[in-house]
Amino acid sequence: MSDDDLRHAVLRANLDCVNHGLVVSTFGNASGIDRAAGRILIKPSGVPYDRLSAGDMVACDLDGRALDNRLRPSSDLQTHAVLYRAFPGIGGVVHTHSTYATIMAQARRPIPCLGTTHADYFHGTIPVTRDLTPDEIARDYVLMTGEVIAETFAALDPLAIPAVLVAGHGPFVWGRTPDEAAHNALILEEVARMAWHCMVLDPAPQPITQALLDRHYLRKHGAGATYGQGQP
Ligand SMILES: O=C(CO)[C@@H](O)[C@@H](O)COP(=O)(O)O
Repeated sequence: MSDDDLRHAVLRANLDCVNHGLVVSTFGNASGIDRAAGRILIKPSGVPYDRLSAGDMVACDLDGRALDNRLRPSSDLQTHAVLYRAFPGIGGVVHTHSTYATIMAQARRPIPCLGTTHADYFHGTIPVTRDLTPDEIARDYVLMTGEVIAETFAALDPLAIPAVLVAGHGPFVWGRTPDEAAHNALILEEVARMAWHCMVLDPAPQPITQALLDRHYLRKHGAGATYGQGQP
């Protein structure tokens, strides 16, 4: 993908989050990576979405250093950079404060797979991170947010479960491209909304069986997929 194509993809991912109601005010950010060039492109910090252009996306290296100083990169840049380093298969990262996913993150409630809507996109429970320690917050809050996500995925496949709920904060979601990351953020919000309503009816709802989870997830993802990858 050319630099210009990636800039437009990152802009599109940011605007999709706003247009789908996942982001209000300047909360949230989306980025993409050109791994061959060692460059991350990310939304600038605090710029109103209706004024963003593709040229405003800030180029950074994989250590999270801005490569130009026209605009400040998103304040969450270091979290994105840790995720790109920890998860080599991903090409886009999105952070939102979408309502239901953030409620779950604030309540520290993982989202179990309660139905096939979830299973079409997430091959298991969407986890919640542990809380950062006061020392970690003081040392480097944004970097440690990425580290605690990577820690949460030590035994999980980040491409099979492309989302996490950061305790007391909100969701981070990723995908093979910025567009896919934004789409996964939309589905996460829908899944979180349905799970929240299930939990109102039953505080400990029953997850679907592993067989049904596998049936739905694996027919759309992975080598044996018989339907479009992630496109139910
Ligand atoms: O997590 C938060 C706020 O809690 C951020 O997403 C939000 O401030 C967006 O910051 P940026 O405009 O990307 O610097």
